[in-house]
Amino acid sequence: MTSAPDTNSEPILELDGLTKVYPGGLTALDHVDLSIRRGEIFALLGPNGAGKTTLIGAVCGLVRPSGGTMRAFGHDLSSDWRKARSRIGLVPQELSTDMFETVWRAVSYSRGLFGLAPDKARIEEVLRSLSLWDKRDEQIRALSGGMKRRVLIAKAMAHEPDLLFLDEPTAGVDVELRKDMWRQIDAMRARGVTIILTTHYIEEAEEMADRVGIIDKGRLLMVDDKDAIMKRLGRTEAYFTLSEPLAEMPAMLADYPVELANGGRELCYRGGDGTGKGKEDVAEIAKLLTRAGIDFAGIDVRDSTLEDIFVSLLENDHQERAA
Ligand SMILES: Nc1ncnc2c1ncn2[C@@H]1O[C@H](COP(=O)(O)OP(=O)(O)OP(=O)(O)O)[C@@H](O)[C@H]1O
Repeated sequence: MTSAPDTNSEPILELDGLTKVYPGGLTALDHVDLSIRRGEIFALLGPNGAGKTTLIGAVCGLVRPSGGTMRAFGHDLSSDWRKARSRIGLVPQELSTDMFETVWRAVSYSRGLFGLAPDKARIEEVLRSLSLWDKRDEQIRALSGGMKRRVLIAKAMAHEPDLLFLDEPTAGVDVELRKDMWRQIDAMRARGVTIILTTHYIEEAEEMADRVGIIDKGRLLMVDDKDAIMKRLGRTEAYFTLSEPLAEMPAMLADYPVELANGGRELCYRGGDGTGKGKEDVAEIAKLLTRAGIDFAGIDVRDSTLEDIFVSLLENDHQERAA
């Protein structure tokens, strides 16, 4: 991936206590504080209905917040929205208009919407970068789903935003196209665009993001550098397949987070903290077993993924709320 974001510069977007209660009483955003750094790719992860689209809508002027403040590029978005708006792009989840337009006209029009002068060379560059150049004269309705998504990205890129929201950019696209989209997103970041993307795909956050925010039921549960999350919450699991079943846990392993399973045929380790300690423990346990003459046919080791972390964070949050 490309160079790291500039963590010293002032935030490009700052949300402070952002709250949205929809008519009817549903709290979709609950005092969200978030600061986005210039040049980063920030992934907002959350299950259905977590509030991701509402957050994007609030920043893009589509949803009226019930409370809190939002600042982008140093402008207050409630009072000074127009000044910041032209620098913010949005790729929504679905294409709602333009179906009878040609690709070229739809993308050019999008540039005009933001008050920018026509620039054929820029439109050509955007279309070429998204492999849409050959389709420029086709009506959007005639394109495949994946190509329609590219048109959405082209429309957002046509007005050269500094901050780009991608609302589930790869939902429902095949693996090949998803990887291609990731390359496009990375290329945008390389041009200096700050990107906030929402996704259900943990793999996407793991692959793309510098930082990850986990949101559920309108509350931002955690925001951190992706690597720091993995380190802080990462776990190692190891399964030793024993050649002979053990009736009880050997005393020498008393200090390790281990248990016997499968009628004593398997010794399971669950521990570590993502800093490599888990792997060290596993190597030490292997040595201790060998020294004690306890044979094992194999060890299956796996480190937790962002997905495991995400699932356990949501479980904890639901338990806390139920308590
Ligand atoms: N216009 C609306 N009126 C009332 N409730 C709404 C409205 N829009 C969204 N909601 C509710 O607000 C909550 C958050 O919705 P939102 O679309 O922001 O979630 P999301 O995280 O984007 O979900 P998804 O991943 O399914 O797109 C949901 O419970 C949703 O039903």
